[in-house]
Amino acid sequence: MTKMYINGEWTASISGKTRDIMNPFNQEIVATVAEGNEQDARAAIAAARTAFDDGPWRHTPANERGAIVAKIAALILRDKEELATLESLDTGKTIIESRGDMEDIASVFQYYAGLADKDQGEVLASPIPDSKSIAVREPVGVCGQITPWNYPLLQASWKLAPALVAGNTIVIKPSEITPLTTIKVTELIEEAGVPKGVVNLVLGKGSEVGHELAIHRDVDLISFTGGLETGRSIMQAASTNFKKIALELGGKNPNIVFADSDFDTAVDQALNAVYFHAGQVCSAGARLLVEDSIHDDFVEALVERVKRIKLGNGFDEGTESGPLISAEHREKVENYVAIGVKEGAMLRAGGKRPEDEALQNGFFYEPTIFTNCHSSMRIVQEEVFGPVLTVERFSTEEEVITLANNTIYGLAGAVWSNDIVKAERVAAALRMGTVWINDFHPYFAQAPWGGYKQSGIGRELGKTGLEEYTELKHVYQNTNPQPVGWFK
Ligand SMILES: NC(=O)c1ccc[n+]([C@@H]2O[C@H](COP(=O)([O-])OP(=O)(O)OC[C@H]3O[C@@H](n4cnc5c(N)ncnc54)[C@H](O)[C@@H]3O)[C@@H](O)[C@H]2O)c1
Ligand SMILES: C[N+](C)(C)CC=O
Repeated sequence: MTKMYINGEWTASISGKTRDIMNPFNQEIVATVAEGNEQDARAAIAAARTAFDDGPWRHTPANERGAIVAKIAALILRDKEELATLESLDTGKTIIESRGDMEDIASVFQYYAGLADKDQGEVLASPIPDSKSIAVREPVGVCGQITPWNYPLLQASWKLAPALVAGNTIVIKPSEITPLTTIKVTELIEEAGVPKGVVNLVLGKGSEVGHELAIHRDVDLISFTGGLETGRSIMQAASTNFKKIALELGGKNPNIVFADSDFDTAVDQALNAVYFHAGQVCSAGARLLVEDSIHDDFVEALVERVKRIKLGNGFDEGTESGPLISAEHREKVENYVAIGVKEGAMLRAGGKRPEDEALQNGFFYEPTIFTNCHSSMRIVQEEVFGPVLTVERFSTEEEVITLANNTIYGLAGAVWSNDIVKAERVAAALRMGTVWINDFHPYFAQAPWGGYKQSGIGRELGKTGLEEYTELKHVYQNTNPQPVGWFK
C-alpha cells in the first residue's frame, strides 16, 4: 500500500482506509493507496504551518532553493520512464503522451529553478524627500494545491515548482483517481533534499481533503485546477480567511478556420485539437467554426479521417487515443451526445461506444462529430471533456468573433488563416487567456497560462506563475526622521 507524506514521514491514513487505483483501459487494479480525510488534511496543514513559521525553507537563500528544485527536475528525467508508465496506467493516455508530459514537467522545474534567484525587488521613486522606498516579494505561506485527473503530474508541477522556489510550504492533493505520479514525485522531492514539512501529500476525496484545504484558516493560498462547479465551491470555502485563490477551470475552446488557411493542415490540426487525449483536455478545440465556402469539404475530410483514429491500449505501438478516465465520465459524455441529438445537431461520426472486442473492458468512446450546430445549443456551450466535436459555419470575420466569444468560458482558442493581418486582428478580439495562430495546443513553462471569464482566476507558468506564490511588500524608510508636530 502506498502512503501519504506528512511532516517528512510516509504514513497511512488516520482512519486506515485505502483506495484501489484502476487502469481505465482494462479496469485492472494497478495500486492500492492510503485514503485520507479531513483529519489527515489537518495534520498536513499543521506540519506545513510549522515548517513555514519556524522552519528553514523560506530563509534558505533563493539560489539554494533553486538548486534543490533543479535537482527535482534532474530526478524526474532520471525516472522519466517509470513516471510515464505510472501516468499511463493511471489515466489510460498513450505512453508517448506520458513521456512528453514528463519532459514538459522537468522543464517546468528547470524553468522555475532558473528564476529562483532572479528577483531583485524594485526601488521605487518615492515622492517624499529623505526617504527610501522598495518593493520586495515574499512567500505567501502555506499553500493548498488541488489537481485534476487528466494531466495529473503536469498540473501538479505548475503549482509545486513555483511555490517551492518562492519559499512557501505546501499541502498537495491529487485527484483521488490518479495519484500515482504525484506520490512518486513526492519521493523525488524528498530525495532532492527539501526539508521536512515543506511538501506534504494528502490523498483522498475532494469533498473531504480538498474542501478542508480550501476552508482551513491556516492555509494562506489555495491553487486549484479542475471543473467549474468545484472551483465555485472552493472559492466560497476560501472566503473563511480570504485566502488567495488561483483557479484553472474549464473551457469550450473555439477553433476558427478561414477559407484562406492551408486546408490539409487545418483539417489535421482540427482533429488533434479535439481528439488528443480523448478530448479530456481543458483547452481542447471542441468548437470548430468553419467559413461557409469550405465548410462542407472540411467536414467531409474530417469525417473521413476520424474513422481511422486508432483507439487502444496506451502501451501498444500505433494506439492514437486511449479510453476515457472512468465509467462515470463516459456516461457524462454519452449524456451530452444524447442532448446534442435532441437539440437537432446532426451526428456525422461516432456517437457510440466502439464495438471492437479488445476495447470492451475499457471506457472507450468513438470520436464524434456533430454538424448543423449553433450557439444556443448546450452541446456547443458546455464543456463535454470528451471526444466530441461541434461544427458551426460562419461567413464574416465579425460574425465569427461574436460566435467564438459567445460562451461563459475564455480559456483558449485558435485562428487559421494565411492572411496574417486578419488572423492577428481576430486573435486580438478573442477574450481568451491563450490564442494560437495557425497552430493548436502549444504551452510551455515560459508563457503564462490561464483563463478569462469563467475559465479561471490568475495565471500559472511564466513569471506571473511565480508571482502568484508571492506577497508584494512595500518597505518605506525615512532617512531623516523628525517630529511631525501635528498634536500640540
Ligand atoms: N484550466 C486548466 O489549465 C485546466 C487543466 C486541467 C483540467 N482542467 C479542468 O479540470 C476539469 C476536469 O478535471 P476533474 O474532473 O478532476 O475536476 P474536478 O473539479 O472534479 O476535480 C479536480 C480536483 O478537485 C477535487 N475536488 C472535488 N471536489 C472538491 C471540493 N468540493 N473541494 C475541494 N476539492 C475538490 C478533486 O478531488 C480533484 O482533486 C475540467 O473541467 C477541465 O477543463 C482545467
Ligand atoms: C493545461 N493543459 C493543456 C496542459 C491541460 C489541460 O487540461
